[in-house]
Amino acid sequence: MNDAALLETTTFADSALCLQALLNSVEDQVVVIDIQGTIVYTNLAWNKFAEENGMTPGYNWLGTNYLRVCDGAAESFSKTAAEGIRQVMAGAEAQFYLEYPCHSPTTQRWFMMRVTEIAGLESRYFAIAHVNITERKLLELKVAKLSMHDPLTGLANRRLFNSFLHNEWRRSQREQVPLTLILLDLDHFKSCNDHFGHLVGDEHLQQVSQVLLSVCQRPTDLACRFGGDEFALVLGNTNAAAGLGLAEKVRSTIENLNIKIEDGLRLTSSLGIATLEPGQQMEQENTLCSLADSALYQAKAAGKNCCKQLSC
Ligand SMILES: Nc1nc2c(ncn2[C@@H]2O[C@H](COP(=O)(O)OP(=O)(O)OP(=O)(O)O)[C@@H](O)[C@H]2O)c(=O)[nH]1
Repeated sequence: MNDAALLETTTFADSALCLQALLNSVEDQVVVIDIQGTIVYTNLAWNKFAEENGMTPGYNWLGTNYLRVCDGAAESFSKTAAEGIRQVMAGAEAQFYLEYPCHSPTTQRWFMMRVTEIAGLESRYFAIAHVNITERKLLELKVAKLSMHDPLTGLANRRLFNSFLHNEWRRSQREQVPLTLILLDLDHFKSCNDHFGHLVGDEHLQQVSQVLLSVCQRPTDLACRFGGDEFALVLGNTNAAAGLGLAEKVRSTIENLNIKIEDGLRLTSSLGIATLEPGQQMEQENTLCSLADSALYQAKAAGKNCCKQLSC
């Protein structure tokens, strides 16, 4: 670095005005607090954000206790934020990061809060920066959704099925409510593909998916496609009688779609149903899968286009 550049750098860094302008030019909302949690500085982005979210224009934040605001806030992440700041103050952590939602009535927003002590000062001060991470978060949500769903039908895939079934199985044990699993396999689907081609086959898979979705009315229900012409329905808080009723409804609705697959044959389905009733013990949810699978096997062996049920 030559002398002129060095001089300019030194002048800039030494000028409080320049540093103030710098902090006001960053998009992150920056606030500085002392060891008691009292706000001693806020940058322009902080003040603007506060105004945009209902604070009186020109509100003076200096003197407000940041920790007390976090302690008193209703959201659980505010309490986590306060704990994190105290950890940094106590020297237990050099830095603290927290990602949190901050949705407005019209938009989804997420922020990351970063807390660190400002080094090299005589008294102890802490910088808290809030960075808008909405774009990354939305992308993460999109990727997570893609990784959990079947691209052709939009139904849950095997991965989501596994975790959903596990959670519902645990809930059924904890709350002593029934849990029903239905496995569905289309009949003669290969011949449908062979006669009309894969694209037409794909459309029929989508139609079947809509039928499955139509019986999933509650948050404890999930419709899944395992792959090929195999589907599953997880029905939380559903006993054996209701499970059989829904399976029969799915079977008849698919039959009534009246999808021709070759001369004289229309698309039908075989379904296997298994229910875990309150009071029944089951070591793991896989047992329910094996039972439903055996029931499905029985439905195929009985001539297809029917529902078979097995109990634990
Ligand atoms: N169109 C389409 N076909 C698929 C897809 N995935 C798998 N398949 C086809 O689905 C068919 C499933 O055939 P099988 O498992 O023999 O079942 P099936 O002909 O219904 O026989 P049964 O169950 O015994 O009645 C195969 O021809 C696969 O190629 C897909 O994403 N789209």
